[in-house]
Amino acid sequence: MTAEGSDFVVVANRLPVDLDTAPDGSRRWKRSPGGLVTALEPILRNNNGAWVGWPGVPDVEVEPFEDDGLELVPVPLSEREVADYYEGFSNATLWPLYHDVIVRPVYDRTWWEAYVEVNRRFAEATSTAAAQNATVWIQDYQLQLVPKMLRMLRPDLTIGFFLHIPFPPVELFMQMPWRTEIVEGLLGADLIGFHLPGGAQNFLYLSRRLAGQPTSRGNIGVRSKLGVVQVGFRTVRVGAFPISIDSGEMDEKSKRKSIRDRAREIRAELGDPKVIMLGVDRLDYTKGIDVRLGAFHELLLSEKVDPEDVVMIQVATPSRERVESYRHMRGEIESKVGRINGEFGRVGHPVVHYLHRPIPRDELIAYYVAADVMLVTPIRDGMNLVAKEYVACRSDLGGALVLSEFTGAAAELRQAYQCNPHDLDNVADAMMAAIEQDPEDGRRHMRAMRRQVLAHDVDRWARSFLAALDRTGEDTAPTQMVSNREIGQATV
Ligand SMILES: O=P(O)(O)OC[C@H]1O[C@H](O[C@H]2O[C@H](CO)[C@@H](O)[C@H](O)[C@H]2O)[C@H](O)[C@@H](O)[C@@H]1O
Ligand SMILES: Nc1ccn([C@@H]2O[C@H](COP(=O)(O)OP(=O)(O)O)[C@@H](O)[C@H]2O)c(=O)n1
Repeated sequence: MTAEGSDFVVVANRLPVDLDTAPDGSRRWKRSPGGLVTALEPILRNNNGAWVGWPGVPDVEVEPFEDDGLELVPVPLSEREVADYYEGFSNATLWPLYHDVIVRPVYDRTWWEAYVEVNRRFAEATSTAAAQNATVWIQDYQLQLVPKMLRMLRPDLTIGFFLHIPFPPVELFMQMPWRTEIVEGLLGADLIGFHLPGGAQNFLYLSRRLAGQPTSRGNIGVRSKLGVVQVGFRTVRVGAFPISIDSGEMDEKSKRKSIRDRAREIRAELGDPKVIMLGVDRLDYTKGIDVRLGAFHELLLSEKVDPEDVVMIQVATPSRERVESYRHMRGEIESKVGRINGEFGRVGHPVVHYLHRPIPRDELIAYYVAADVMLVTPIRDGMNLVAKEYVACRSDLGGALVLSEFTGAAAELRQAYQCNPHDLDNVADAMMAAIEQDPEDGRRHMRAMRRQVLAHDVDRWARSFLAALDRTGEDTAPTQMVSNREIGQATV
């Protein structure tokens, strides 16, 4: 970053590194968990950009610093703000509301006030970090008020916003006491991106309904046919840009001898089972870890699978551990693992291997290479990068993917064994179909999915979003606009 600021700034709740405290009290930066960081970090490093975000621990004041060509601008949060803005409003209000109300969202005025205050702080830090006429790309549900706040501070900036989680159906969004403020906050951006056209379409409707702005007619496409909201003289565009992974890198790494050897070793360590099933998730109630355990349990009970032949590994990275619903779910999952092992394991031979900790990247890739069946069964998930990573790691065309219909990835990975996570029989059937797949069919499915994932990588995602953002100001207003007056005031 120069004294005048950076020309390209990403703003996200988290920096791409967390400040970690070792048992001896020393501190070091460590990579943050989650798909967002995995997706964006390489793009910024290659563009000498700045990243504005929270260092991941409360009450630390760190000056901006440079890390391998990337300017990191920490936004400090107090203990209270972590509780109210991050654990509270972001992860106990917005997260469940946007994920189909799987658990009941809590609407708390104090949390909302903290959300407004922290969003303001992010907007101010970004305003300082950005050069004149810079491009700013704001990420995710924690920062939905930043676009409007930043526009008021810096009208010269080009502002993009991307939502990494689903945008909910109108009927659910209308629960939110501060629904109009959120829609108006987002409308401060020039371009608002969602993973799927459905989310973009929901937002368009709400812009008309809650912000009273005219919007375009017609369906939104994938990376095409953007929607438009006319906010006074400004044109805000709305589109679908499904995120992806660095598929080339995953593909290359998974072919390395060291990884292949480690994959063989993992199988041997498990006692050379016929089938290894794998789940890899943050420990989150949206991910349907309980669903796949339940379906596996039923298959064992009905003797459709033999515990001597089939083992399951579940990697569950700790996440949001102070939020009550997460604590509760951890207890339930761990008791389910214990129950299955109690009923079907033997000494030295558990049926479910459960790891509640982060694992190194290369080890994770070796797990993907070793797994015969990958289990991705969320109740709702914006995209799910794990599904794409598994596919990218299977250059041998081996393996099978069981994939919930309720993930963003399901729209692209059509050849997976798709299932409805609300229907346990259907999940169990999909698991059985994957376990018993004909090898030639499996290779055909994997080849088709790999074509999709390798052609649509994270770089293409970022380029398509940024190219659309770059077209801000071009006269793209469609002739066909619709206003609230024309549609009437629909009821929820
Ligand atoms: O920062 P945390 O609270 O620890 O959570 C980690 C991240 O989780 C979410 O990831 C989402 O983004 C992925 C990439 O677009 C997508 O594949 C996935 O479906 C989403 O759940 C969250 O959106 C991030 O903000 C968090 O950092
Ligand atoms: N133990 C783990 C588990 C997941 N991950 C990564 O975390 C990311 C999870 O992204 P995702 O889109 O599936 O889900 P979220 O956690 O972002 O909701 C993937 O890139 C995984 O490879 C990891 O690095 N280590």
